[in-house]
Amino acid sequence: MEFWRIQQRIAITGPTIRHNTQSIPRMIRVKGLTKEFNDFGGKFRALDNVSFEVNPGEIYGLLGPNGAGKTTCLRILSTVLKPSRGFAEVAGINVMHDAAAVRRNIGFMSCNTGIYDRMTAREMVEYFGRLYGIPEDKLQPRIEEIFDVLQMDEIGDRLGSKMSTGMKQKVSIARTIVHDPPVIIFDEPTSGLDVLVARNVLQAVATLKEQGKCIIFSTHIMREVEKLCDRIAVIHRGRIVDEGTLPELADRHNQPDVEELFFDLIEQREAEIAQQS
Ligand SMILES: Nc1ncnc2c1ncn2[C@@H]1O[C@H](COP(=O)(O)OP(=O)(O)OP(=O)(O)O)[C@@H](O)[C@H]1O
Repeated sequence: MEFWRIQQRIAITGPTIRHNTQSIPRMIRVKGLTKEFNDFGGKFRALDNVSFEVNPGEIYGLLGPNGAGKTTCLRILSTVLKPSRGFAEVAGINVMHDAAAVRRNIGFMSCNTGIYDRMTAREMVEYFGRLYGIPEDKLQPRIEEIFDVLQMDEIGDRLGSKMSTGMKQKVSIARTIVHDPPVIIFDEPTSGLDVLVARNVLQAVATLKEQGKCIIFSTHIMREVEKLCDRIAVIHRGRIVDEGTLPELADRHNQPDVEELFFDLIEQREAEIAQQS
């Protein structure tokens, strides 16, 4: 199916989010977010005073090396972890006040698809739809549409144990968006995928943006950021070193090469830590 058709078809039931972002509040607001883990009797700060905002219809890239704090931040946003300090809001709901409401407004996908071997693709998406409390009369049309858009009709009856990695990724995306959340988080979704499967995932992410979804895309792959993200935050050792559009960052740091820019910012953070110790 051509990309344009996917874009047309993925808007499904439920309220359509329009592109007039002026009338819509920020979908994600994070301010001073800090997370400390207990570590061998001491404290390890995985996230340090992180702040950013993301609009509807925008892909915000969290770019950072292993251990930077990306997943920690995304886990707090999806209410799996509680912050030590700071504030995070999803679709106008404070993550500390109403976790259930936040979860209704968020879809979370990582590279670990966690597909059940003994369920078919359709059963898995239905199962998640029911967990989200989608009424039966809305669930079936919603699934039909998602399966059509993601070209999953042929794998509807296939068991998880008999799916290829690409098929599992499609089911994982379908499951993530079944409740039509306005906010979608992709945590390194292409990790370990071949280029063709990765491309399909990136296309699905771009499609969701076109539908006005507010998307956070965490990765350490620079090409993905270049291709997909409207704005990025470079994060290292728990801190956002800088954020903006790629041209803004390139300009500010006088470095047009994205890879070199990334290394420069990482070094900047390392130097900051060295000064503190
Ligand atoms: N439950 C925990 N207890 C102690 N330390 C933790 C815990 N979870 C994460 N960390 C540490 O916090 C830091 C940030 O981890 P996080 O998983 O957020 O990084 P990341 O940027 O997602 O990295 P990756 O790209 O490798 O997934 C790491 O040093 C990690 O070891």
